[in-house]
Amino acid sequence: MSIKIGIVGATGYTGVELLRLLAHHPEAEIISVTSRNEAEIKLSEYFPSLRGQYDDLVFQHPEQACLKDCDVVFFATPNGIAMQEAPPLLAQGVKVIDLSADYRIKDVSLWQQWYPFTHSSPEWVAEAVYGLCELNRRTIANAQLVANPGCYPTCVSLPLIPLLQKQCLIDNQPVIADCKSGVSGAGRKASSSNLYAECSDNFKAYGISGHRHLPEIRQTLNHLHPQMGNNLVFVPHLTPLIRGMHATIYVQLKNGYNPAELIDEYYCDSQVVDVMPVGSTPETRSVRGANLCRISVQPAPENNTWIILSVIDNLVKGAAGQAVQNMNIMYGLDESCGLTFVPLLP
Ligand SMILES: NC(=O)C1=CN([C@@H]2O[C@H](COP(=O)(O)OP(=O)(O)OC[C@H]3O[C@@H](n4cnc5c(N)ncnc54)[C@H](OP(=O)(O)O)[C@@H]3O)[C@@H](O)[C@H]2O)C=CC1
Ligand SMILES: CC(=O)N[C@@H](CCC(=O)OP(=O)(O)O)C(=O)O
Repeated sequence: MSIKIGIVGATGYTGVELLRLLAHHPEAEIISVTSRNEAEIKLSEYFPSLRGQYDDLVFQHPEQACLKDCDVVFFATPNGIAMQEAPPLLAQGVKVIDLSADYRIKDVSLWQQWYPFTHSSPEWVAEAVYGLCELNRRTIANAQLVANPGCYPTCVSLPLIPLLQKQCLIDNQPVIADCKSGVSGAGRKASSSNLYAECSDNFKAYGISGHRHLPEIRQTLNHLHPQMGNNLVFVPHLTPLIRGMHATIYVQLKNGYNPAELIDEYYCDSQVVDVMPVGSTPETRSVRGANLCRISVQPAPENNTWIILSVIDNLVKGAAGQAVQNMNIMYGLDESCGLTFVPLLP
């Protein structure tokens, strides 16, 4: 099988990460990559890291790109683009995996409260499958449009799925997700808050009064255990890392439940989610460059409060890696096909 692939927004961080991951994917053939600013430039000239991989590929302006000839198109674009550009492709039978947030939230009016747009293709929101692979792989397999989850929602939701499915969290008690992201999470576009002098040697919380990933995480949690998402307290922080995301999650469990056992049981066959021994401390560098989420549960619950740690690489399991995992599921391939990279150390 050769899957003809297009990437819209291939000069951005998640776009170039898709190119890195797909370079040695046995079934992938990239036929179109777009950029408005770098149109007509050779890919391997723009990204020396890709010299020798895609030497004949040239960035095309999105308006000139032959995206309708693709089997699947990845949108690695800012929010608000796929909702306009994906529907004509979908109408021609092309599959779409959208890395942005355009199709993630089923309640369009809620989405419009958090994103500064009027949704231009709400009919496709209803069709889209939320691409959290470990939760929705059966529906992803038959999807034409996959809404690839956000990075924080992936890091926070994965350890909580087994607990919510068992309905073992105590009602009306907060679920606290204290999260940290590397700077590449903000994308490659120029912005003064992402300057080296602003981000390095610095650490800060942001989006405390409400981050747009809050309704996305709540949607997943509420779907599994009604109302539980509404108990979520989510505070993101920016850390002076390039890649990496860390969530420290505090949950209150009903008596008799052990989260370590439940999480271990749910992910025992997973190649992507690694449940580490109780008490270990997963590090962001242990997943750097790899399509992995490592989770551990801390012992010694206080008043039924347990601490769960979860780490991902925001650009891989938090974006491009999960997008390729979704493509693999959509094409009936092994989920980890082309994704078995060992993390980079140091
Ligand atoms: N960075 C991360 O860790 C994560 C990102 N995401 C999401 O993935 C998407 C991409 O993020 P990221 O790669 O970081 O973003 P970047 O800012 O790094 O890249 C954006 C890309 O989109 C292109 N682009 C911008 N505007 C348009 C437009 N109007 N039409 C077509 N192409 C456009 C840009 O190229 P050009 O301007 O030349 O066209 C560029 O290639 C975003 O929606 C983001 O929220 C999701 C999870 C994690
Ligand atoms: C560090 C940093 O700025 N991170 C980004 C994560 C954005 C992202 O990837 O989310 P969407 O795909 O939902 O836009 C932020 O907090 O906005």
